[in-house]
Amino acid sequence: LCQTKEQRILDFVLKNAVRGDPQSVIDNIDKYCSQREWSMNVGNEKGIILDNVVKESNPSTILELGTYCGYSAVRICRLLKPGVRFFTVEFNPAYAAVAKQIIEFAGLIDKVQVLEGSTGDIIPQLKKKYEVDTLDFVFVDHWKDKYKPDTQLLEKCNLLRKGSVVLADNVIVPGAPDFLEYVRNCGKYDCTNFPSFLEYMDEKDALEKAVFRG
Ligand SMILES: Oc1cc(-c2ccc(F)cc2)cc2nccnc12
Ligand SMILES: [Mg+2]
Repeated sequence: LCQTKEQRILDFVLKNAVRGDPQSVIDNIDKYCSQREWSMNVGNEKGIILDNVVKESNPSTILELGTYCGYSAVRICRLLKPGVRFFTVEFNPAYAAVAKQIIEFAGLIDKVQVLEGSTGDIIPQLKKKYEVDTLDFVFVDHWKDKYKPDTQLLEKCNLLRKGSVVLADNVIVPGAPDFLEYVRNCGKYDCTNFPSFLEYMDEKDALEKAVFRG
């Protein structure tokens, strides 16, 4: 009955992972996507870099652009202290439905708000509708052509403060050259590149960390 790849991933997690155990959810998604069907989760190699950047930032308010199946939401939220708020934006309703079930199964749904819609519509609502002051951490992992405009929109909406961390996936594959040029040259960010590999493949990819100077 699982018609979509995302439903098959969910089914594999529900069958093989341990309810309430985020690490087992992460491990089983990685197992399925490396052995059966490739999918665009950040994966374990880049995931370890993501873990380390999250740990050193110790964020209280986090925004993710691009939920997909919820793999990175589970990855990030498993590291957070109680009481933090994690907002994740997903444009595709079928992806959002799978992500909610995976996040719930991992036992993390109380920390997470899955916001369905376009980032261009939702980012301007964060302050008033979702009572966000500023964001401590942003994980950018949606459509590469939206990386730069959405980063500029975060600035325009005064959602970034001195030290806010913007971490972007896929800056080599599929690549976000205009975003890289912007954050590295506009003078508002301190940037660090973290070379790694495309999820479940041997191809080179990288994460870019851009810390807002305020
Ligand atoms: O991590 C990712 C990988 C890819 C992707 C697709 C096809 C390839 F051939 C290579 C890489 C697309 C993505 N879109 C949105 C968010 N993350 C993505
Ligand atoms: Mg990605």
